[in-house]
Amino acid sequence: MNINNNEAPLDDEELDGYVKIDRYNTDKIESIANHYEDILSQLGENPKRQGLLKTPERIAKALQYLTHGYDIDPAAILKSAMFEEDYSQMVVVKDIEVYSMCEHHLLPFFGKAHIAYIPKGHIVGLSKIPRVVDAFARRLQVQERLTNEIRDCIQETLNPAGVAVVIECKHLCMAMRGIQKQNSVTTTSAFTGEFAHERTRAEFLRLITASLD
Ligand SMILES: Nc1nc2c(ncn2[C@@H]2O[C@H](COP(=O)(O)OP(=O)(O)OP(=O)(O)O)[C@@H](O)[C@H]2O)c(=O)[nH]1
Ligand SMILES: [Zn+2]
Repeated sequence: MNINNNEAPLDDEELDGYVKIDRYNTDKIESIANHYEDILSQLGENPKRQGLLKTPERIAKALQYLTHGYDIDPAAILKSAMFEEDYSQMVVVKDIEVYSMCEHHLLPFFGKAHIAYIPKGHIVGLSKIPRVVDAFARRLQVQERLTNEIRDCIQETLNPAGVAVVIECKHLCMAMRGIQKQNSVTTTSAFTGEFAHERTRAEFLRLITASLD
């Protein structure tokens, strides 16, 4: 199979230093593509017909992209932009788009993450929080583990007075196959520190449901 390796899975040049991924791994692309050529045949398709000729390679590249989080160190992302600051109120970053893949069916689940922390000496660059979400989401996941991994990474790296994570997702394995429930949304949450207190948790929940307009 002729593999075109000109594209990079990430165009995030500024991530140099904490992202280990470079270009698509040509050997892996070729090997995954060969398997998919066989899978297409097994499904009754003709992998040699024009529309499918490049499909095995496209799938292989898509899968590498969708799992590139394994090559990212989420703690290093936070460490790259931690600043000493005397601010101890809740910081909330909400409505962060999440795209992940369920580890049971390799089908997408997607939705939003809402994250808060209460600084204790350090704040973190705001963009780093969605970057941490992506680093864990771009792996094979279950929503519960994704939620806990984000919480633990922020707590252990930034050491704030508390972390709150709420994730709401639709799972395509429950919508387009299986039980086929199109509208069900799964909500998971994880808290540390100050968020154990009812009032703090309630403030977070109020802030993530409040609208800007
Ligand atoms: N807890 C949890 N379950 C998930 C997640 N993503 C998918 N699942 C579930 O994983 C389960 C796998 O169950 P199995 O019975 O082994 O698989 P299955 O026969 O395909 O199940 P059905 O989806 O019910 O047809 C299903 O109930 C899925 O809904 C997730 O993020 N968290
Ligand atoms: Zn699934």
